[in-house]
Amino acid sequence: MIITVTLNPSVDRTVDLSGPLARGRVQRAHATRQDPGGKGINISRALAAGGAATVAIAPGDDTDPLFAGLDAAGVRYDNVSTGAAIRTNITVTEPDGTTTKINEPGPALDEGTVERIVERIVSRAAGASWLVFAGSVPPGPAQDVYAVIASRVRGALGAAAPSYALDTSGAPLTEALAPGAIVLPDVIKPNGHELAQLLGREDGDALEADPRAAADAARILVERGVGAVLCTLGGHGAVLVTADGAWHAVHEPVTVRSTVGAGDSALTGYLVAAERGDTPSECLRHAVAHGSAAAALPGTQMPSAAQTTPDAVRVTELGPCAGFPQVSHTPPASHTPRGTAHDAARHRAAATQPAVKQPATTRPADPPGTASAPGPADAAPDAPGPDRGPAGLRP
Ligand SMILES: O=P(O)(O)OC[C@@]1(O)O[C@H](CO)[C@@H](O)[C@@H]1O
Repeated sequence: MIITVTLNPSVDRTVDLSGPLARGRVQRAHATRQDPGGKGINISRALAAGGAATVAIAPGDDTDPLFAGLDAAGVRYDNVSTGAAIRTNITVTEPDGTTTKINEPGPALDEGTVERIVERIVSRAAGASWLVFAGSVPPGPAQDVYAVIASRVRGALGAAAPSYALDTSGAPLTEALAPGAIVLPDVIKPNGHELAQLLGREDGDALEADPRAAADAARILVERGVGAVLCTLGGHGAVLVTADGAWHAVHEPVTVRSTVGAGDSALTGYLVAAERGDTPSECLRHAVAHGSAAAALPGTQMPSAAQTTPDAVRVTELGPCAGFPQVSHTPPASHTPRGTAHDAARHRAAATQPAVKQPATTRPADPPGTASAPGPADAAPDAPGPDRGPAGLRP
């Protein structure tokens, strides 16, 4: 069972254009669609599509179209009722695969709602394999809310607490990895820009384009005690770094329809593979296969495992990096007994490291019009696997 928590869910409205976006003009949409959205919601949708056991925990008004969409798709959810309408996020897709996204801040979450979310997690999480926190934090809670909830769950469930995955950016990610964090994530899924931000660096573009450099940067976080870093690199695939090694994987070129949700799909592929006990390199293979399959679908659609092509993914071991201490030889994160010496070692490692620098709160935009990154920072860099070189850009 994989439990996802989305503090800021969304209804994703996608507008498909038959030509390039013309700013300042009236344009007719070629097609539109609406999907349940928000990163954790997407992960649960992808899991359910593949027949995996999942529950999506999310706040929102009971009658919101988001929950009707989940009912229609047969996705189990636990709606923490707020009476507030869920935000609508807009995606505009152009024939060349360029994806432009505008996300609303979302309705404020009060302390009482966060408390009810913690109670729901604790009541469901004992014995689950993974607890996934994904997406932005809406107005209201402090930026360390994920770190606080993770430690509350660990405090309540002890060794029965699930492994913990985190897919967010900016201050909530920085806070979750800060030296004082009681529980560090077993896996995080930044893109190259988010990884650079997290380390207080400005070389996000370079990391997105250079898997070796991304792996070296990710290693810094593994040295600080993060179990695994799955870093998606847009058209350059993805890298996975654990205490045992580093791997790069890339998918054969695919025709990109919408990169929205590709990163969520990639994390889903990783979690499913880790849950069944695959090796790290196989977990990465399935992550990239899932991400590429999502990028080939319009709107915020999540592929099932049957729609993915893991055989079209080339995985390369990147080899050890000079100066990287072999702190332990742990199995994949999901196999690690929880609340054990492994955790203690990770916490010690984290405590001896300097604070992770505070990143800017906004994600840097990609240079417009580049072949390998046709969309905005939120969408394009999240898409692992598909080669958006000339062959990957067919409409
Ligand atoms: O504003 P956030 O929470 O960072 O991201 C929300 C979002 O862009 O993420 C998903 C794709 O990953 C979409 O379904 C959704 O609209």
